[in-house]
Amino acid sequence: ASDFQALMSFKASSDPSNKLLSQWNSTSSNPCTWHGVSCSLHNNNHHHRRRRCVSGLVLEDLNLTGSILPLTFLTELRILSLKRNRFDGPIPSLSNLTALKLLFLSHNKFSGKFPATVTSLPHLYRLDLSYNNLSGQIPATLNNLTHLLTLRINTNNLRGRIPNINNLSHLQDFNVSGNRLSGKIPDSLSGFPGSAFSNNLFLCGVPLLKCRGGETKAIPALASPLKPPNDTDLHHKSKTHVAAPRMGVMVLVIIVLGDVLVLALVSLILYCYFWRNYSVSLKEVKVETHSKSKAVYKRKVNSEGMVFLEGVRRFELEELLCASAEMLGKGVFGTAYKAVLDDGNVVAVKRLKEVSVGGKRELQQRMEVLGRLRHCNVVPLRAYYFAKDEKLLVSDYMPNGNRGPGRTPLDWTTRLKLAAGVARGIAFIHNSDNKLTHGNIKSTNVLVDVAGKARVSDFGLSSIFAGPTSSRSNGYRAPEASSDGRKQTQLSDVYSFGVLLMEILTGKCPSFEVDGGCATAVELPRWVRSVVREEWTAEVFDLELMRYKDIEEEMVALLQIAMACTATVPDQRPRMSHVSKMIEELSGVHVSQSHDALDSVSESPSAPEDACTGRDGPASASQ
Ligand SMILES: Nc1ncnc2c1ncn2[C@@H]1O[C@H](COP(=O)(O)OP(=O)(O)OP(=O)(O)O)[C@@H](O)[C@H]1O
Repeated sequence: ASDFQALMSFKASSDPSNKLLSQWNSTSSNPCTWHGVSCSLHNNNHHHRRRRCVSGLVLEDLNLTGSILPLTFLTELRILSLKRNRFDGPIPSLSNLTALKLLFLSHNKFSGKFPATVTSLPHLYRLDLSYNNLSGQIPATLNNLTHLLTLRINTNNLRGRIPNINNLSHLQDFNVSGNRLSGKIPDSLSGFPGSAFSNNLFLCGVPLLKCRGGETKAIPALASPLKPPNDTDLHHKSKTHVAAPRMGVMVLVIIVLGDVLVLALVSLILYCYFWRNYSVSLKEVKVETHSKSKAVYKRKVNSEGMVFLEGVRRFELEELLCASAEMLGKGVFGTAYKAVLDDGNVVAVKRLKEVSVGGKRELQQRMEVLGRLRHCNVVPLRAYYFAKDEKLLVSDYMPNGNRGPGRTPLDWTTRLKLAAGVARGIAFIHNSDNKLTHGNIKSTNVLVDVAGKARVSDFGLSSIFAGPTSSRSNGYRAPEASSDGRKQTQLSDVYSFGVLLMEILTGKCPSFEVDGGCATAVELPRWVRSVVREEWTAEVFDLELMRYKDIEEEMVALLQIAMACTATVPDQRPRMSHVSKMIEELSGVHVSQSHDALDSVSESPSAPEDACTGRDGPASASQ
């Protein structure tokens, strides 16, 4: 009832004319069906009962006005997106919203100080306050938000120094441009591109221009009082005070203007030089990057051909090619890179090897089918580029890579959760409109997203691109499937998934030498069968798992599922939706659909891709 009241009073203040949220009305007391509202079940400790609470509120582009104060009573809120409205005034204290994970308040008219209360929200991983009128300083307590992936506070009126944000190891998307910030950019943020810092009063240091002696203290009035001076600061201060002569503002301005002129001249020369090469319709771009183990790749590209599968142009091809790239690994179809775009977003780019792709029209249709697959256990494919000499696939980058099954020692609950996630992802692919086949299920194609959820990647490619399967894939291949990967079926996927389950249970490679190596020798399903036949079932399991108590029943149940999946005769294998249901029924694995949907990470919380609901979701998969 209190959620209902909070929403009604929010409506009264933000839509006084009752035109924008007219569907929200007091006669329907179930707000969960209202536009923009989503709910999930929560334990009510006092009454030992579960109740439905508002957990998501997505009201974008609606011209809503006023204050958002009533929303601070929605204590179970996990997603709040009010992008592109006309809310104004200070952002109220959000410290009650302790479950909040995604907060998008960009493109409004919020004013007042940076809302320091957001820094006490322990689960926050996306924070976007850009394009408002916030003033004051950026609080150093941002360091509390250790899960933060996105921090966009660009185009506001923030002043002072950027605090030393060195605790946010997951930060991928960062932007403070278009403010009135000054001083040295902290080293921990120097890996972000210059555009993340541009248009400020006076910022210096990597990736912008070098700070000159004493420059970091050049505007003492703007230095952050939140950062206590430490020993090194004091030391530095006294040194600069003695050594550097006091610089007048004029001198400073002349130096900056001089730098800008030289930079402009160099840029002009470089621009002319590169433009000459670029004007040929096919161009070669050589990208060299400055950090770590970055890849140097040379490409021939036609700047027109990038196809964005959602119809939204997220970046330019040039930007992708010029992004700093790091090689992730080589697979059957090509090499995968991690690329960091100018706006800080990170994508995975797969550069396909020489592959035969058939007719253009057919290829487009097939890629579009793959691009439509959106599920919280599937890595979304975002774009592709196919020219004669270069073929690229762009998908979301999974920051936890394939730490999944068969890689690092994982505890039992994690293994079971990953298995359940993979099963759901494959069942979703199988039940999709086109009844697709994954065709390449193996542990390197199980990636773990930032929320720790398993996502399957590389789906549907083997039926499009001809090519031999690698020896690494052999151990997963069903006996009836051909070696070029063309004759994959949903039931051969089930077999491969069974091998993956065995990998999870035994900690062994799908084909291994008896002494424990990974060369082709004994096939995992055959070995498991022989051990079980000899009634040594317990010997099968990974020794790592032996330290967990009371899990034997679950392990045996999962082993039985794995054995059913790897039946030699395809028709004897269960369908993937059934497999998924069986795994979820193993105790403790079941994760409610709504929880899943809200837990996942998405650029925009309104994007449907992470919803685990829908016709092809686990609900139907369990039929
Ligand atoms: N979207 C992604 N996010 C993060 N890491 C990825 C992503 N896609 C691939 N990788 C990493 O790159 C490595 C190479 O991937 P790739 O898919 O090219 O080869 P593979 O999975 O070993 O073989 P195959 O080509 O048969 O799928 C993988 O081991 C994986 O860790």
